Amino acid sequence: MHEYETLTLTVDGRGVAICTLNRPEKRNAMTDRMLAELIDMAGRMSADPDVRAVILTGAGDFFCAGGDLSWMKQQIEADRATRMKQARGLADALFVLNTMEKPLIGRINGSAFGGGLGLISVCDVAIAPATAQFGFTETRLGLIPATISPYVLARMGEGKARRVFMSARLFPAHEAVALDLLARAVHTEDLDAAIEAEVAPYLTVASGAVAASKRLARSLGPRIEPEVIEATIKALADTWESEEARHGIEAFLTKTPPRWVR
Ligand SMILES: C/C(=C\C(=O)SCCNC(=O)CCNC(=O)[C@H](O)C(C)(C)COP(=O)(O)OP(=O)(O)OC[C@H]1O[C@@H](n2cnc3c(N)ncnc32)[C@H](O)[C@@H]1OP(=O)(O)O)CC(=O)O
Repeated sequence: MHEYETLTLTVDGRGVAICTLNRPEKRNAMTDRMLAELIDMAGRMSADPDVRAVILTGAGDFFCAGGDLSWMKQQIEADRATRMKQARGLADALFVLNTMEKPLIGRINGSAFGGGLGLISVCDVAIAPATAQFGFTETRLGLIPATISPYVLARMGEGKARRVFMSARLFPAHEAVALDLLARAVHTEDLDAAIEAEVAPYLTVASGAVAASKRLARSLGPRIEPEVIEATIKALADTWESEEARHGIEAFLTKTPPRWVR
């Protein structure tokens, strides 16, 4: 299948694609390269008439540790135009994944933080092991959940989002189910069977109708309007300009605890 640097992509004889985030040594954190490759993958899979469903998963034990903090550190040093361009890369990847013409099934192989929960939120269904942990950890880093927020809010609503966004509290898989981030939490050994059960219906139903019903659900559900996305891009570029983000990211990368002034 297609060669990527940060992803692996295979398609089996049934038309089931498996896209794996493949930076396990960095807990599959998302770089600009990975975002561009996800956009390319989504375009290819949407356009391929032989593909009936796409499974999104991660290599190793962690699903995705969110935005790559070394990449974010570069944005802190960058000028405003670069920050906006890079923030847009993240927003674009989420938008393109959310609007894929194929079912996107999250085989959430482990924990997910920050932007990793954005990836989960653009899946049509996501299932994880009951032992996985989740958290919108941005405020620990002086950052905010920005580009991911429209997709997360569409799932859990404002009230629940405020609580988990602001506190950065880690929560277990069963709470992620209650928040509508996950459809189910299963024993690790049952994960592949649960994913297979989600894939099976797509092998027989009409692909055009699947794509149309996904478009309809999106258009009738909470609106992901261009101005909302623009606001999230500006918010991420703004947060990269903050002293808190500079300090929080530096503390993470140098493996020291952050010392918040207030
Ligand atoms: C999308 C938006 C915002 C964000 O996503 S902000 C980022 C949110 N993510 C986090 O807060 C996760 C930070 N990472 C951790 O807390 C831990 O690393 C972990 C994921 C819990 C894993 O812990 P573990 O003990 O298993 O492993 P290490 O800590 O030793 O990590 C291994 C290796 O991976 C590197 N790494 C982990 N996460 C990241 C990351 N997000 N970015 C870059 N690198 C990461 C870590 O540095 C280690 O690397 P070494 O070279 O081996 O030191 C904004 C929006 O919404 O718009």
